[in-house]
Amino acid sequence: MTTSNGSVSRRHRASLDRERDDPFSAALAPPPNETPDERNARIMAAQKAERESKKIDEGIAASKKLLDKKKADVKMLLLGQSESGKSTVLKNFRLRFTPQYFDSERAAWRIVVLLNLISSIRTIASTITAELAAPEFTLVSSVHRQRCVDLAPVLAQEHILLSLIAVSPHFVEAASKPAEMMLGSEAVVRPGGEWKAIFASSEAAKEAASVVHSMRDEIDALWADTAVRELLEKRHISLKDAGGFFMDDILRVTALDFIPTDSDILRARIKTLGVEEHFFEKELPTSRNAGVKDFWIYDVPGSRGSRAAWIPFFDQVQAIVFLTPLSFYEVLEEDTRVNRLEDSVVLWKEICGHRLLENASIILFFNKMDILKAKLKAGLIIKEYVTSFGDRPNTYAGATGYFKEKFKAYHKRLSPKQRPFFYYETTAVDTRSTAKIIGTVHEEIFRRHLKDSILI
Ligand SMILES: Nc1nc2c(ncn2[C@@H]2O[C@H](COP(=O)(O)OP(=O)(O)OP(=O)(O)O)[C@@H](O)[C@H]2O)c(=O)[nH]1
Ligand SMILES: [Mg+2]
Repeated sequence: MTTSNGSVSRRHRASLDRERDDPFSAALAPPPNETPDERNARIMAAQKAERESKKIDEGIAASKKLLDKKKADVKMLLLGQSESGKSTVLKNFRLRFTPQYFDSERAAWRIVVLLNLISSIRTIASTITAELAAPEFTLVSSVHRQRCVDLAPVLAQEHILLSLIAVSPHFVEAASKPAEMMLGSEAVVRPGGEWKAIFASSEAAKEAASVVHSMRDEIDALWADTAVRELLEKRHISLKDAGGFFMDDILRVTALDFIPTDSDILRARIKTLGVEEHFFEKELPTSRNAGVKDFWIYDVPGSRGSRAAWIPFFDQVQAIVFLTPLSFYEVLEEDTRVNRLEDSVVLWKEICGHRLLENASIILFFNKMDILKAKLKAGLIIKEYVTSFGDRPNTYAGATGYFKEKFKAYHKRLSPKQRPFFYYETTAVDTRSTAKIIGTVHEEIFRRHLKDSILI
């Protein structure tokens, strides 16, 4: 700024002096004796820096927008002990609301089905080995020993497949041990969906599928052997009740062109290890999706050691779907001193009474009802396990009615604030009946969420 007489004004000089003292201004000022080329380069560099900084600012604004949106979105948490069916319910939500996404994962689930099949073979092989080692054995012979030896290449695929996705080196190490060391261990994966991409595209997974295919007749012969079935019964090993049972479908699931059906995917078992966040975005036309909005489901690991990981999600969720099978006749896999139903009741009480969840809707699913029906049909006597059941009718309705009242009473007594009790009997592997329930639950959650948002 120059005055009309050409001298620099006092005020402007003072400001220039201040700028020179300011280290930032000094750093940004053009160097003395700058050439025209240097000046151009400096200006271009400054413009580039400004563009990059703008991009960063836009990125931050977009993430904030996403975060704000996420805050506003409905979030649902699936809770319950390990193997209660949380991930299976999640798959039902996918099937109902994002069927294209569900479809895109079939190749990955094919490999999980194979892993489940191999796991059953491993259990059989271990049981045969244990029987052969017993002081007197009658049910199996050296023929069975040979069958197990012949199936070694199939069992070896388990280690290869798990090495592709396993989270813990200890697990991979365990998988490389002899078959009997593997009894009771399960396929686990790193949290997140990365394992699905690996299984869907890996050459090693394709090779494993072809090895299992080449031995399908040997696997079939093992399962068709009546001595093997008798042995499993004698040792109280029920492969059918455990998740991921595909031994009745050997030829179909080992075919080279096998693509798992919806039902196969629901029955395939892979243990959840960390909390997984699943986003549900509108995929269907509004006419078919009953006005579904975007929402989030958190699927968590259910075993005792991992339940602390649930708590950080409590103050963010609008709804909890709590799953419990009525398996009063079973113990926890991770702690065989604990009855499964007792564990579920303790958990239910904690969830109902938790302060952070006082505003969340809690929806109770009595899951695996197909198994309870089958057990009762096969002669299960409830009062032998639950003495307080007394002389009530030993029927499906008798059992569900009794346990429903118990769960409902805890819900009423322990909820910090009054809230409605939602309850469903489910068989999460049955897509048709579950789809209806999922639809109702989804509507109910959104209806309540809308009501709460209006109240706020
Ligand atoms: N028969 C039957 N099997 C079921 C039902 N629901 C789930 N399963 C099976 O039970 C197994 C365990 O189910 P998951 O959904 O993996 O259990 P989870 O609660 O996610 O278990 P974690 O991940 O260990 O916490 C799977 O193989 C399912 O296919 C059901 O209603 N009936
Ligand atoms: Mg799970």
